[in-house]
This record gives sequence, structure tokens and C-alpha cells, in this order.
Amino acid sequence: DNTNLNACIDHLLRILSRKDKEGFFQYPVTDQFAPGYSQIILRPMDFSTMRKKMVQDEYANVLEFRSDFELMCENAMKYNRPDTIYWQAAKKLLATGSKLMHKDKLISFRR
Ligand SMILES: NC(=O)c1ccc2nc(N)sc2c1
Repeated sequence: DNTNLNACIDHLLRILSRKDKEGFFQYPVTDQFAPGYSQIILRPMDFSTMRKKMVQDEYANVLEFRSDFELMCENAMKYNRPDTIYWQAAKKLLATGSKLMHKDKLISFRR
């Protein structure tokens, strides 16, 4: 069962989403706020979607969760220019996540 894995992911989600004080990453980016976003970013990701995936047991291990987290940050660094608050927030968040979920520190939970 995913109980332990989901408890771990929930913990990581709380820490990481707390870093997003401006709320740039809490919900899917809309074309209304970000013109042309859906044409440029083909695999959107945000914290609310990650939480939904966790609840639906769609993560087999922490590595899969980390991939979605990295995708979310990389999307923001692709769509937004480096001189924007969104790009800079994504870079900072990515650094936090990398420390928290350091490659060789992760033990992938078996299903
Ligand atoms: N996560 C993002 O890339 C993001 C979030 C919010 C937002 N609001 C804008 N006006 S551009 C924009 C980009």
C-alpha cells in the first residue's frame, strides 16, 4: 500500500509548497495569466496536480514525485524569461527540492 510513500510525499509537498509564498506554483497556469502558455508548455505541472496524483496513488516512488516537481520548475524556467520573478522563484524552488530529494539520498519505496 502507498501509506508510507504518501506520508513521505505529503511531507515533501508541505515543505516545498510552503516555499512558494507568492503562489506561482500552487495551481495550473492559465493562458489568461500567461499568454500562449498551453502552446509552449506541453506537460504542465503544479502542486495541486501532484497532490491529486498522490491521493490517487499515481506515484510508485519518490523519484516519480521528484520528476513531477522538476518538470514544474523547468516549465517555469522555459516559459518565463530569466529576468522575471517567476523564473527566479522556480530556480530557487528547484534548488530547495534538489537538496531535499538529493539523488543518492533517496531510497525508492517498493510498491
Ligand atoms: N508558474 C508559472 O510559470 C507562472 C505562474 C504565474 C504567472 N502569472 C503570470 N502573469 S505569468 C505566470 C507564470
